[in-house]
Amino acid sequence: MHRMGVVGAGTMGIGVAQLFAEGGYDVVLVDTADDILERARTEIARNVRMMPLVRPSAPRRRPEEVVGRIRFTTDLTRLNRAEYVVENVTEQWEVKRPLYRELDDVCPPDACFGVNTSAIPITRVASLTGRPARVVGTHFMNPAPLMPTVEVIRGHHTSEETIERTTALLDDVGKDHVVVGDSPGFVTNRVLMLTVNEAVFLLHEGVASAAEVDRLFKECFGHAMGPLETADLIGLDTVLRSLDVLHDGFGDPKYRPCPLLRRLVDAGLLGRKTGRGFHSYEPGHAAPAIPRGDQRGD
Ligand SMILES: NC(=O)c1ccc[n+]([C@@H]2O[C@H](COP(=O)([O-])OP(=O)(O)OC[C@H]3O[C@@H](n4cnc5c(N)ncnc54)[C@H](O)[C@@H]3O)[C@@H](O)[C@H]2O)c1
Repeated sequence: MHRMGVVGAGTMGIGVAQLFAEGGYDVVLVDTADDILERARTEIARNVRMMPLVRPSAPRRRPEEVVGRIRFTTDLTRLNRAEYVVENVTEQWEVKRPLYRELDDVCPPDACFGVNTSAIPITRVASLTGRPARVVGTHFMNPAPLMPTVEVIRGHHTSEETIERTTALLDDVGKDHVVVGDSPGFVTNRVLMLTVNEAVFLLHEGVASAAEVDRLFKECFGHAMGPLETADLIGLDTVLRSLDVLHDGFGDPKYRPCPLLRRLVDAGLLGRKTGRGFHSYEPGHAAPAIPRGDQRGD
């Protein structure tokens, strides 16, 4: 396999495209606008340049070589020769649904689709296509080039051959995997999203500040990041949409998103990608964005 398609050039698509380009694959990266693709090009080059600082043991690569293996395009029909497509568009059924119909028309019939979703069941996505046996969940962790393991989700119709192609592909780019069954949120996000949501409720109720919540997880449990820092890394919009999927999928009120989370998303404070979320990532603004005791509204 040589030709990869990557759809969506946001937080995840950028990392996934970089991963496969670094692995020597020819990548077609598709998004909806040229400025998004231009930002993706700049960010991938920067991330490749920074890699030796972040991971000194990683092989040295030239940014222009990695970026040179990626074709940046708004034209989905450029995926007409893709052998494997990883989809990373916005976590919204209304966005994913029409896309899969188009992908199914455009891509070769034997191409596999790896669905990089946080919570949407793979069986539901596969039903949009005429190739449900070739649709599989490839839940990459963020940032994709750095995190060692991918959660691979077997949908109801996913074939053994598709699982084998997927795990061989991941092996080839140095990723380990764990194969799990299909369920909203799979294993990782069914647990993680509840934890994040509960942490937001603690903040909402004024029990602790964002910095205090995160410190407790890092210093008491030895976690690399606290739940609110994790939410900022994922993107608060993606967290909210994942909770909505879990809430709808199980009909269980325990997944009800905290009103504070919804308010921050409405306010455009989406975490690292916008510079502010539960914490601030803007230069010179080290203080938490949400002070302790925020119990307003909602
Ligand atoms: N952020 C995370 O930590 C994380 C981790 C694992 C999986 N995911 C999943 O990956 C997917 C992408 O998440 P993200 O965080 O990168 O989101 P994002 O909002 O950062 O990026 C989504 C991108 O998809 C593009 N897009 C929307 N519709 C499109 C279309 N029809 N064709 C092509 N591009 C389109 C948008 O322009 C945007 O650039 C989601 O399903 C999310 O749940 C996210």
